Order: sequence, then structure tokens, then C-alpha cells
Amino acid sequence: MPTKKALIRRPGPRLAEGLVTHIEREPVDAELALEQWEAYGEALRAHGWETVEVDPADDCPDAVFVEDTVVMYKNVALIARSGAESRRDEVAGVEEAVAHLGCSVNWIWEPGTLDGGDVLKIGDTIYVGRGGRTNAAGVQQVRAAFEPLGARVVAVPVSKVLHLKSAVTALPDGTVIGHIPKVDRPSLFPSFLAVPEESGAHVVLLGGAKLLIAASAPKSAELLADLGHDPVVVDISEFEKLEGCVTCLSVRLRDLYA
Ligand SMILES: NC(=O)NCCC[C@H](N)C(=O)O
Repeated sequence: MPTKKALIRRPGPRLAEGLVTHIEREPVDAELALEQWEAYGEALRAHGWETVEVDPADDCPDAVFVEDTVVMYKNVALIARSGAESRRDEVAGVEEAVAHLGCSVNWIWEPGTLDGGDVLKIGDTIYVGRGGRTNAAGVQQVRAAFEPLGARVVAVPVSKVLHLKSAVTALPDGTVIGHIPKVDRPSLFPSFLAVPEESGAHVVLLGGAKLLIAASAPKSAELLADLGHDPVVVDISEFEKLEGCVTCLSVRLRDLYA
């Protein structure tokens, strides 16, 4: 049976020192962040996902954004090499976790850089954002890792936001959603729907019509509900202050046989 597991990683004591690139730094309430992270995990579990906690990496402020450390395709876990040097020590615990879950493990190597937030999978099409964190060698290495397994890798420029998935994600029917001012080239996607808020572009597919979406995107949630989707709202304000979004707090593992 295909699994429904999701990797998550508890926020560490240095969370407030996390990187900010495209937004102004704001103070982070660590206690509230922990409550929001617990509620996020609960929302996954309530929709049938077994959460697997990766060992904390307390020296790494951004470790909670576990999505950036690994890209899954079929049973292969491609361990990322962040474009931000301060994030490179995050991968050790993730490598261990995916190996324990039975994944085949592969790596992005120097000179390649890649953050998992730059990778959007829609079926067997893998869009890779070439931006501040992912370089051309990183894109090539994703091609080399996954095209032999049946994927088609499409490179997409990203200049206005941190990661490709800060600009766009996809609905269960494959429609790509994005907030136009933050998307470099909407025309690269075969089916594109504009949403009214930046954070409304971020959804995690929970199964069926259920979409996890941030509380900061009420108009987008309303638009998606009106189109027959079923938004599940979580407040992640403390992570948004660090340029995080709903996608970056987990990695779903759907194609493992355990
Ligand atoms: N995939 C994501 O959206 N990750 C968010 C990472 C935020 C973190 N403060 C960073 O700049 O790396």
C-alpha cells in the first residue's frame, strides 16, 4: 500500500534568527510558533497523514522549514544542498530519516545548489525554480536524478520571491495557482489561476478536495472553496515572518511501500 507519511521538524531555540531575504525582519514569538507548528502537524494527522519527526537541528534556525532539505520523487529522496550556506547542516538528520523510511537516497553535489522549496511536482512533471537558492547545476542534477525514473523536468525563472513554491503551487487537478505580481512567467504553466493574495498561492494537498492554506489568505480560500475545493485553514503567522509558507513545514512521502 502507498504510504501517507509526512516529515516535519520541530522549531528550534534559534528560530527567530531564521533568514529573511525579500521581507523586513519582524520579531518572532517562539511560543506562538510552537503552538502553530503543533496545530499544523495536527491538521496533517487529522487528514490521514502519519507525521514523522525528523531529529531537531537546534543549531540551525531555519531547520523547521524541512521541505527545503529534500525532494521526493517515487521512492527516491534527493538530498538538497541549500543556496544558503547557513542551512547546509540541516540535511544530516533528514538523510537519516528518509533512509530509515526505506527511501533510495541521492544527493545534490557541489557546485549544484537546490532548496526543496524550488521544486513543484505535478504528476510526472517537475518544475524547478532557478532563483536565489537553486542554480543551473542544481537544476541539471534534478534532471539527472529523476528523468531516468520517468519525470520531465521544466526549469522556471524565479526572481521575485524566495522559492518557486513561494510564487506558485498546484491544485489537485494540476492547475497552477499564483499571485500574479510574484510570478515571473505565468505562461510557462499550461493551466494557471490567479489568486488574490501572495500566501493564497501556497496550498498543501491533503487528499481529495482538501487543501491546507494559511489564515493570511482568506480571499484566496474563498475563491478556492467557490471552485469546489475544501480549504483547511492553519495560522502560520510566525513562520510567515521568516518567509515560510504552508508547504515548507512538511515533506509528504506518498510513494513508499512500507
Ligand atoms: N520552502 C520554503 O518556503 N521555505 C521557507 C524558508 C524560509 C527560511 N527563512 C529561509 O530563508 O530559508
